[in-house]
Amino acid sequence: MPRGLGAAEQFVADIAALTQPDAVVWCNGSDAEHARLIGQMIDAGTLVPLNPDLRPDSFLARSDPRDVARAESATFICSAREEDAGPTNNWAEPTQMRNTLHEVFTGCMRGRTLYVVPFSMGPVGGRLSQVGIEITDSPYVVASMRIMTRIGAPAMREIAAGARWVPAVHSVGMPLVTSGGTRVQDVPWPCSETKYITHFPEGREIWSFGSGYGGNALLGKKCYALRIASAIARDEGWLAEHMLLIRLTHTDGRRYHVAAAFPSACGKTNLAMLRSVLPEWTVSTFGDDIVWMRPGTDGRLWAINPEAGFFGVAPGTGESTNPTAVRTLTQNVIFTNVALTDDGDVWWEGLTDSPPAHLTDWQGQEWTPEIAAETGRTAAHPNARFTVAAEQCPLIDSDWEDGDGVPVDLILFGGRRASNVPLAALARDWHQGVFYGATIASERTAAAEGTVGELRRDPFAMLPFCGYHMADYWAHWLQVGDSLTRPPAVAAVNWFRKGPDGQFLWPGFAENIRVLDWLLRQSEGQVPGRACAVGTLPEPEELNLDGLELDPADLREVLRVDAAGWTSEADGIADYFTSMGTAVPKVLWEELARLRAALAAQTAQPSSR
Ligand SMILES: Nc1nc2c(ncn2[C@@H]2O[C@H](COP(=O)(O)OP(=O)(O)OP(=O)(O)O)[C@@H](O)[C@H]2O)c(=O)[nH]1
Ligand SMILES: O=C([O-])CC(=O)C(=O)O
Ligand SMILES: [Mn+2]
Repeated sequence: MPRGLGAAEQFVADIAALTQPDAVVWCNGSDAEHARLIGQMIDAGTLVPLNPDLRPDSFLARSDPRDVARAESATFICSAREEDAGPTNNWAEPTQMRNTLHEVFTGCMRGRTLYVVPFSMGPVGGRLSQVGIEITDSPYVVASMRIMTRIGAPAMREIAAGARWVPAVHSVGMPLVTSGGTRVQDVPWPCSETKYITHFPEGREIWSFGSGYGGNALLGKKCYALRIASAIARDEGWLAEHMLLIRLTHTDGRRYHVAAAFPSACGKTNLAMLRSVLPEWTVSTFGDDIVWMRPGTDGRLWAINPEAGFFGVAPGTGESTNPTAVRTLTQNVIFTNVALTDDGDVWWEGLTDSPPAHLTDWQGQEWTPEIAAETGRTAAHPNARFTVAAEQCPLIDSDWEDGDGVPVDLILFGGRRASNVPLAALARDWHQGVFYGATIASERTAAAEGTVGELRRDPFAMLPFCGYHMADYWAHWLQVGDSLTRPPAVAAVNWFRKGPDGQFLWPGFAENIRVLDWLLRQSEGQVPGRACAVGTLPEPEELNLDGLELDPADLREVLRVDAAGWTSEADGIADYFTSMGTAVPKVLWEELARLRAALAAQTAQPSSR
């Protein structure tokens, strides 16, 4: 990894020589610089300013309809050895990939400006923080990085002071001057059919080509804070995770920190902004997508949110589901691929109970409920996003920027499962907890390309984000656990189980506090729970359901562990572990054997629920 200012200057000079931009601008992150970029993007049609009376300092970007989500098939881990990327990543031979990148990046910024964006992941100078430099030819990326990370002068000072930094190169891949010298007209959302989202874990380097979409282009996020950081974390004994982080404060003064890994579009932002319906609990937000955790000298696991903003899913975010997010989005927001109202505000499915009579949809076309009924077109893209500073969140915790982090008490793993997986199960110990993480499966969502609804394994919600061999990553989790004398409790949760009528059995959202409340009481031994094959489950009467009307039959169903269903689940896990090769830790095979034995015992006692 490079260090220092000299190396940074050399890096910028090298990339400028390769990509041949018209100009090079070092970003300092100032308000004036930001205003200039916004003005340019409005002129270019990239941003539509929203009505300042309704949504001050906020903008709408409409992407190219082919550039709306993470491009997993174009995402590569270029480790020196193929086996280090593992069976779940696309691997590319590093020298070959470097040649390809050299080819596509040559002259790719002609006619454009190259921006240099120094950034810090985590509070600048914090104990768990790290810095990087993103080079990009997209002002949308600069403006978004300014929200999502800490960019500019303070990060540059860290680099000048000698901090190691991660080099990250991004281009939308659409030069404005051809190699023959012909000028090309720019478009509001430049991108390319050719896409490469590449990571060099040994050199801690990122190269991204052809997309302007968040997860592909804001390189501090998934590329650095997860794929590259997971490789750094493996080597240094810590964890880089796809998790939210919250604090629960009880009226009696007790405080707990909960981190949770759910796959993309499975409820992290919602849980991160939960407004408690139980009067004894207050929830405050630390982060909604990424957590870095390090064993402390006290034998506990200490966590920070390395990001500075939220890049959240808009559809489904409304007053009844996530009122905190709605209040976070009142100003200074970049919206991407939502619909525009006739008075210059934004709308998406789920923001209000019924849609406005007339809208401009995410592709700039006329939209009415009638047109929607006829064509099935949604007003917003299902993966439409908002980009907003975390400090605007009304529930943000006053300690969220504490560089030392907070000690984690409980880790949750969950996915989107219509059947089988119960509402909550507490693991007996760290080993079973790692087994929960390693065996998460979830129905596909719109956050990446692919068929929505299809079930896929997404271990630790890290399938698209682990920078090395997934089974080695499981072994790393086991090893980190061994180094903790006070490890967090671990639980599996599922908010998405459905009844035979296809309706969710559990009301979810703010009501999920009831599950957290039980898990914390159970982990402290205040309630017995019901030991079962998959962990300790709540007895229905142990859940605090004050003020909630829930059909007792639905509650029983959402807590039901079906031995036959779980036996085939176990078969699926065995096939999955086998497909992961010989690196799967023995401990996880032992956990599977324990699960099978417990299921056999459960089947032998037909009276059990
Ligand atoms: N039924 C149900 N749906 C939920 C719940 N929590 C979230 N959702 C829905 O799940 C979708 C995604 O929620 P988010 O909180 O944005 O998911 P995320 O994990 O932050 O997604 P990424 O930002 O892509 O990583 C939205 O449509 C939500 O309305 C819940 O408890 N129950
Ligand atoms: O990374 C992104 O582009 C958006 C996101 O949070 C995810 O897909 O998990
Ligand atoms: Mn989110």
